[in-house]
Formats: sequence, C-alpha cells, structure tokens
Amino acid sequence: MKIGIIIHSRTGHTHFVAQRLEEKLSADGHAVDIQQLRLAGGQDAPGKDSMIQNPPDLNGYDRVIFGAPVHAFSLSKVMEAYLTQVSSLTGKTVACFVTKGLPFDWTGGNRAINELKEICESKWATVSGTGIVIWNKNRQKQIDDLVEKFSRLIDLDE
Ligand SMILES: Cc1cc2nc3c(=O)[nH]c(=O)nc-3n(C[C@H](O)[C@H](O)[C@H](O)COP(=O)(O)O)c2cc1C
Repeated sequence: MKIGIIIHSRTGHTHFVAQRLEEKLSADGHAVDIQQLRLAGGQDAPGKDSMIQNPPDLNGYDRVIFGAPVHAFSLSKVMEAYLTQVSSLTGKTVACFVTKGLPFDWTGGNRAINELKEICESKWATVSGTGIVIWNKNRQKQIDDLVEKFSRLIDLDE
C-alpha cells in the first residue's frame, strides 16, 4: 500500500516517531512518504486560518497517518489549519497520533486526539486507530508500542 505520514513537528519529536513508523511500515512492504507541514511565514502564532506553505495532496495514498504535537492542551494549530483546509477525506482510512511533554494523557493528549478524530470524521474519513506518546524517559517503549499497533492496523485493513 502507499502510505502518507503527514506531520507537524516543531522541535522534532513527532518527526522522530514518524521516522520509526516509516522504517517499520517500509519493512512491512509498504511505500511510505513523510510529509512535514510548514506554515507560510514561519511557525509563530499560527491560527486555524493560517496558510500551509506545502499542503500535501492525499489523493495518491491508500492509508494516511496524521501526527502532531500537543500545544496548550490542544492539537497544534498548524495541523488544525491543514486539516481544516483539506476539502474531503471521503473513502480514506486514517490513523492519528500526538506527542506531548506533560505527564498523563489528560494534560492535552486526549483532547488533541479527539480534535484530530473529529476533524477527520467531519471530512468523512474512517479513523482506524489513535495513539499518544508522552515524551518522557519511557518514550521508547511507547513509540515501539505505537509503531506495532499502527503496523497491525494496516495489516488488518489489507
Ligand atoms: C508552545 C508549546 C505548548 C505546549 N503545550 C503542551 C501541553 O499543553 N501539553 C503537553 O503535554 N505538552 C505540551 N507541549 C510539549 C510538546 O507537546 C512536546 O514537547 C511535543 O512532543 C513536541 O513535539 P514536536 O517536537 O514534534 O514539536 C508544548 C510545547 C510547546 C512548544
């Protein structure tokens, strides 16, 4: 399958997880692209109407994974801006993850995942799975578990 991993990553954590996903999904036999969202005019003070400099075209992908950091107890505004501007996800099966710095899923992780799910479902995507990685000393185990989970989800879909 052709898989697009569409991420926003300000300080590299979400990109690191995306790279681990790319390695595993490529080893599973998929063709994988990572596309990193950039905000026109820089990353400062984005709002949901901000323009994305390089909005990825999702048409060529059989599966899409969205990944973003939690900012201020919410989904990053750059990912929100991108998804708000996507016209439709009809027929797409997607998975979503967020990375975050504060302990516990309830310090923004659950809310950001719900925001991601809601935007995707409002554009008629099927959300097959979600994950939260807390960037602490146990992150490697959380990343390994997320990578295994998303790899299994895609195998089940085939
Ligand atoms: C402006 C800002 C706000 C943040 N707000 C939260 C937050 O509300 N909850 C949380 O758990 N982490 C928060 N963090 C930490 C980031 O979510 C965490 O470091 C994340 O892994 C960064 O991902 P990135 O390196 O891909 O940008 C915040 C970081 C920044 C820079």
